[in-house]
Amino acid sequence: MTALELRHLSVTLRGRAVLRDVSLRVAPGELVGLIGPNGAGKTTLMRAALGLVPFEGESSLAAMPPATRARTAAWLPQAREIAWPVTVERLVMLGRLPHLAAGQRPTAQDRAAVDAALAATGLAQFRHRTATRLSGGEQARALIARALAQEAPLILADEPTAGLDPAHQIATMQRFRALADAGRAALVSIHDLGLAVRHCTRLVMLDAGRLVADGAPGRVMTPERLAQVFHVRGYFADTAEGPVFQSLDLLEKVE
Ligand SMILES: Nc1ncnc2c1ncn2[C@@H]1O[C@H](COP(=O)(O)OP(=O)(O)OP(=O)(O)O)[C@@H](O)[C@H]1O
Repeated sequence: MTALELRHLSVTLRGRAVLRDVSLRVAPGELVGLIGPNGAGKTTLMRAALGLVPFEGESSLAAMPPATRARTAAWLPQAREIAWPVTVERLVMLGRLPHLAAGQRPTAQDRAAVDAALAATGLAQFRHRTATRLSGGEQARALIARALAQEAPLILADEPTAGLDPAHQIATMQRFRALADAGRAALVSIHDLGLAVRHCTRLVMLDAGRLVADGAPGRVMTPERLAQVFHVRGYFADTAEGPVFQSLDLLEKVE
């Protein structure tokens, strides 16, 4: 079974090839970390997969009718700003829209999904607070809660841990991993390579729009790739608690 299949995906923006011939499959049970330096094409890959930017090639998700796609995949974009002064609870309930007919009131099941998402993101005590009055990290968690409330079989999240404190970074990755362990699938872009190595079941590395490695975290994250792609040196260890990685030094000046 496949949750997402991309075949020979290429994207050209303003005449520049920003994604080149990327093929990728995500299966139920996988938490796939999309890693790569700034500008590597991580956001573009996810946006193309969703059909939000024109692309060449095939995406199983973009090929779906919009209503089916909305029930199949939850999307957490990179921008975390909340523009509307609605309560946190209402914001998270927006994640249930794909399940509601036009004008239909939320059911007990919808409310239960919202409660679970608020609890999972540690926001239950803020449910009646206006979302624009949350801190930056709390707003980020409210948007994660909205994506979780959608209860889609696949979640695509662009840097879901950005701006979160360490406890909430870990909680977010553990939540995605729990979804995967329960048979759903997640594709998350992530800059924290330590978190990626520790929590993802698989890593996909992009560099300059190309897929350069795909596999188990320990196989993808090698000192050689770290040097070639990220221009850093790192510390790797296989511990009783699982793989550990920490970036240490720059290998050369990054422009
Ligand atoms: N609308 C656009 N027009 C032209 N170029 C764009 C556009 N959007 C993105 N790009 C370029 O495409 C490349 C890939 O961008 P993308 O946002 O996918 O990278 P990323 O890996 O997500 O980066 P980051 O880690 O910085 O978020 C970058 O070089 C970027 O400048």
